[in-house]
Amino acid sequence: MKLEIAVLSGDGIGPEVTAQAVKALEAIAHSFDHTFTFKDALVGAIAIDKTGNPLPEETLQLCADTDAVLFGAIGDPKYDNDPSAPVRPEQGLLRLRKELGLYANIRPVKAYDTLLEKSPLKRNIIEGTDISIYRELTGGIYFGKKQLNEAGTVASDLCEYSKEEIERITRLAFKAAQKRRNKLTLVDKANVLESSRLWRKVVTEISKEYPDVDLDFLFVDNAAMQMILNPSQFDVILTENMFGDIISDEASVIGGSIGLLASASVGDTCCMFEPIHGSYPQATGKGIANPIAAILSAAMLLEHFDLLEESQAIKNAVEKALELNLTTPDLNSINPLTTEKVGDFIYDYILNPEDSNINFENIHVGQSTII
Ligand SMILES: NC(=O)C1=CN([C@@H]2O[C@H](COP(=O)(O)OP(=O)(O)OC[C@H]3O[C@@H](n4cnc5c(N)ncnc54)[C@H](O)[C@@H]3O)[C@@H](O)[C@H]2O)C=CC1
Ligand SMILES: CC(C)CC(=O)C(=O)O
Ligand SMILES: [Mg+2]
Repeated sequence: MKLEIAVLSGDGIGPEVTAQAVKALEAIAHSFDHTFTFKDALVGAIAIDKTGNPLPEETLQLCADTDAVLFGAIGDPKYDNDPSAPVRPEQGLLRLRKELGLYANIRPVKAYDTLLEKSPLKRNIIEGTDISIYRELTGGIYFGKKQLNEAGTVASDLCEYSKEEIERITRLAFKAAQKRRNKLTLVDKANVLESSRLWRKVVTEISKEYPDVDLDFLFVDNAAMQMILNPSQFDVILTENMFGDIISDEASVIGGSIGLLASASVGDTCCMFEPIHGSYPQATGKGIANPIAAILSAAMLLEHFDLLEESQAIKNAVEKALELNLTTPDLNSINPLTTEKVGDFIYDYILNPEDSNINFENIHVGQSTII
């Protein structure tokens, strides 16, 4: 298969982790005889620095013209610490999602058997957890009208949803549940918010088309608690934009690190694949960022194009790295690997999964040896 992929590495650790995802895709192209072409473009703080615009028109055009977008992360403390900055890196990402019509963000959350001891949560609580979060991505409070009064003393952000916006992601979530364990949980705040009551109404209506799927509802505050107390109760979680943003970062604790959580953002015509984490600016250039979330986002890209064996090859390499403890300091404080070395191992393993001669000794950083 020929695929043209726009690569938007962005800021902070974005370029470091995205480079490892591109490497994994190159290994797949080589092993399975595909042609993947990568085209770099600017987004975020680096785009503001170079062009004054967090999403330059040529970046947007490239993303619209290519088959898929591989996204790193955006964000820089110089904007986070300046509430009056006239343009912000996050606007680039939000506009990109909106312009490409990426209304559904799918975030898998898994407790890997080999990492059960690494989560701060107890092994018996997280064991077997396998959740797919369907987060609405182009509506809600992040996109509603923003206001600040002239005195700068009163501010508001409107949370607005239309029936159509709810319907389209709801159908995707029900279809996903049918392919999984036939359970869908709508997370909302329908005891307080009018927008959440519309979600409940629309989702309940649509559930009649999927009688084989059990639907239940959870208020988001309770859902946040259940995610820690009993995460394996969840199959597919459907939720609006901000709640999905928050509970998925919370859910990343189950796997042991946010550096493991990938996502696919899809719409009717375009698709983008992005780790759920941000630009982790404190780690920039230090080689300590976990590249697995970015690499698994590349696996989701392949799955999107029905390249299932190829996607599985990436996942197998990731699982091997986790099994052998070939990971970054977030998961391995004793003898960690650098971001690049984790990427190298995964690259080598994809090319040669049977080869027991992969040179593990040279893989760890510092003095320590491997296994
Ligand atoms: N999709 C995106 O591009 C996102 C961008 N951001 C932006 O990123 C910047 C930093 O935001 P934060 O709230 O600090 O969130 P963050 O996700 O960048 O980092 C939070 C914490 O998660 C951990 N972490 C994140 N990525 C990791 C990785 N690959 N490996 C190991 N550990 C990792 C670190 O402990 C870090 O302190 C801000 O400017 C924010 O706006 C935040 C979230 C998403
Ligand atoms: C930086 C925000 C715009 C987005 C975010 O936190 C996310 O999509 O996870
Ligand atoms: Mg987030």
